[in-house]
Amino acid sequence: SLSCVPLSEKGKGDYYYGFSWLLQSYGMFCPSDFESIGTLLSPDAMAILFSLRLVFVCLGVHLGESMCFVALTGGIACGKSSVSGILVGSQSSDNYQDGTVGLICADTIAHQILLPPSVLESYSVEGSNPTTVIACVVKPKESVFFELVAAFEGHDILSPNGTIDRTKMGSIVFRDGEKRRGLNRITHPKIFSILMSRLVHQALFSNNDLVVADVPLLFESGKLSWLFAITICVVTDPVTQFHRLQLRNPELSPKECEDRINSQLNLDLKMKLSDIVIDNSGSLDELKDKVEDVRRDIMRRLFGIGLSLLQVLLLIGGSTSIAISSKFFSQT
Ligand SMILES: CC(C)(COP(=O)(O)OP(=O)(O)OC[C@H]1O[C@@H](n2cnc3c(N)ncnc32)[C@H](O)[C@@H]1O)[C@@H](O)C(=O)NCCC(=O)NCCS
Ligand SMILES: Nc1ncnc2c1ncn2[C@@H]1O[C@H](COP(=O)(O)OP(=O)(O)OP(=O)(O)O)[C@@H](O)[C@H]1O
Repeated sequence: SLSCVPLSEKGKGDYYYGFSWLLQSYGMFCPSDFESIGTLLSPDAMAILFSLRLVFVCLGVHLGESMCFVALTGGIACGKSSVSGILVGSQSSDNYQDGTVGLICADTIAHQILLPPSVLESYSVEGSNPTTVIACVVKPKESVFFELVAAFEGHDILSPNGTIDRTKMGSIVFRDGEKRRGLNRITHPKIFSILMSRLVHQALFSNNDLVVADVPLLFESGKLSWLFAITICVVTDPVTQFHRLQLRNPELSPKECEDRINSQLNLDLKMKLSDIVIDNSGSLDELKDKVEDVRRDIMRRLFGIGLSLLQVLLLIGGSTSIAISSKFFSQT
């Protein structure tokens, strides 16, 4: 029905849209305002734009009041995965009925883009990665395998089965800043775009109250914080951090553990840049209590937290595209 709206013809006394069609689609004017300033859409077009206005208001209310994007960051081996595990795992318990949590993990994305396209192809055919329970979120064309093989030519980074051996790669990049920056230059743009698409997917197609993104290099990457309404930083004291890293990765020498810790922004700065700090220097039971407190606090404040910039962009982008397409259809 929008196609029957006549093309604007300034000066001929008919219809003139200017930018009013855009403003109107945002709900800034009522149809009567338009009539009074001499700009008119057909009744059908006005009805449709009015309904769209309602849809976007509802979407805004849905995103702003019932979903919150939270970033989880912190030092290496400080407990980000443990915190996200507690947040997601406790949903299955009976007393956990007030809010659901969706999880996106940047490390998982980083691991999957290292795989050769042929391996990702077989995962996408089967729907999920058969070696782990983690769904494959990366498409074969998003693999950076060949770029990395070329960038690390002359270095032994492959395992006997022809995939990238992350331990070998790690031992190169964590002791050589230049190599690490080279790896980051190749991997980070891909991780960023896949993370963005996962967030958009969560925003549009999930009913989760919290979407938690585990992003170890949130501040180092310098480009991601704006996506999130809240940032949580998981920290421990330096001795505990070193000890847990060694316990979890016994294959690393003390020097390699030190290199990994030093390759990240220092924890004091990360704490300053975050909204909430969880100190995980104590026991796992203490961590569970702290995470539960934080979760309750966020759920309680959800209404007042507002929109992250990504959510605002989604809203504006969605309504602009509808407005533009309605103008386009009105001219065809
Ligand atoms: C270097 C790689 C091959 C080592 O793999 P490995 O399985 O041994 O470690 P894993 O990926 O589990 O990372 C463990 C932790 O190391 C830290 N870390 C990973 N990459 C980096 C990096 N480029 N700079 C600083 N710290 C890093 C993070 O805290 C991460 O949680 C791998 O981490 C990688 O490909 N990194 C580049 C991509 C990246 O920046 N990932 C972090 C996600 S934002
Ligand atoms: N409170 C705790 N008490 C004892 N061990 C813990 C505690 N919290 C975490 N750990 C252990 O410390 C190690 C590091 O924790 P975890 O993997 O959650 O850290 P991370 O921040 O996700 O690490 P990375 O930066 O490498 O992704 C793991 O082996 C985990 O089991």
